[in-house]
Amino acid sequence: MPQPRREAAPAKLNLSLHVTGRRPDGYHLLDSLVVFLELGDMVTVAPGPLSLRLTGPFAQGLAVEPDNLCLRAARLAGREARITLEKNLPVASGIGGGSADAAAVLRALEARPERLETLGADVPVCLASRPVRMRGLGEILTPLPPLPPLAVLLVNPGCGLSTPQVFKSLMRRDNPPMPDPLPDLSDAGMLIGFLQDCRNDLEAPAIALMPEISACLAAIRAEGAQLARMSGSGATCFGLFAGAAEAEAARARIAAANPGWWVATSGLAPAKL
Ligand SMILES: C[C@@](CO)(OP(=O)(O)O)[C@H](O)COP(=O)(O)OP(=O)(O)OC[C@H]1O[C@@H](n2ccc(N)nc2=O)[C@H](O)[C@@H]1O
Ligand SMILES: Nc1ncnc2c1ncn2[C@@H]1O[C@H](COP(=O)(O)OP(=O)(O)O)[C@@H](O)[C@H]1O
Repeated sequence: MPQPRREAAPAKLNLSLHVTGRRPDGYHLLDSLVVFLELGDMVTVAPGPLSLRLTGPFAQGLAVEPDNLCLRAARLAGREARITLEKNLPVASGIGGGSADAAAVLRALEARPERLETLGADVPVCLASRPVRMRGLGEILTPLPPLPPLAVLLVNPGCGLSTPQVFKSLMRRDNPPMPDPLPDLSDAGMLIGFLQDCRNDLEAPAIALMPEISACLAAIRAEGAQLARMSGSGATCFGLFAGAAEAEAARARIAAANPGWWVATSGLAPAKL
């Protein structure tokens, strides 16, 4: 690695998240449509001894040592590097943050260590960073045929939510999976129609822990979103809109009415593989 290398860490979005079972070790079986956004963190990796510098609007929400996922990823790969993380995404927010950062470090280092999943169940999907159906604990990845362009609005109530706590609060753990095979999702109408029949099974337990999530979903629905749902274990919610202009108008109104919320718009990231 003679030159510093910049690598995007796109935000992950669970368009659906079905929890279909629970293993004896407490981990849950998932069935999720996962896409990645243009919006995300940015990782820069340069030659030198292992270190991490944090910049960006959410840097203050993160401790550098000893457990930042950027450092853990480099250590797992057995590599030294001077890493800079521009933290643009809220921390512990259901859109992949730390897992996306770890995956970006591994891509920048061109390293694919074994036991990737020890960094986090979401790291394999974030390494792929393309639309997939994700099953198992997160390690069974089936690439999806190209999806239509999406205009996404993200709304976060401004506080983090612990992933283990949300899973712990889940009442029912054996919910139905998505159909197999999936229907044709290549057209926006068909994709949204299909997603309306899907769920995020973590939404109810997350709302029970953090009622502000309901307010985020209500604000997105009030703006006329075609679909409003929570991503991952929350608390970030998303809306799908007919186009970027509609999503941007909704962003501006929601942000003006809710100064403590993080509100952003994005399209899908270009496919990497
Ligand atoms: C829920 C999801 C859906 O994409 O997203 P996020 O909310 O994190 O974005 C992921 O499965 C989260 O992945 P990740 O955040 O990497 O999880 P990990 O660090 O491995 O696990 C955190 C905790 O979540 C629970 N967990 C995670 C994954 C899984 N399949 N079953 C679980 O029960 C476990 O309690 C675990 O201790
Ligand atoms: N680079 C990182 N970015 C975000 N969170 C990190 C990072 N490294 C470690 N963490 C820790 O991981 C936890 C959850 O992070 P995150 O992956 O953002 O959650 P989620 O996947 O729900 O968005 C936080 O408590 C945070 O302190």
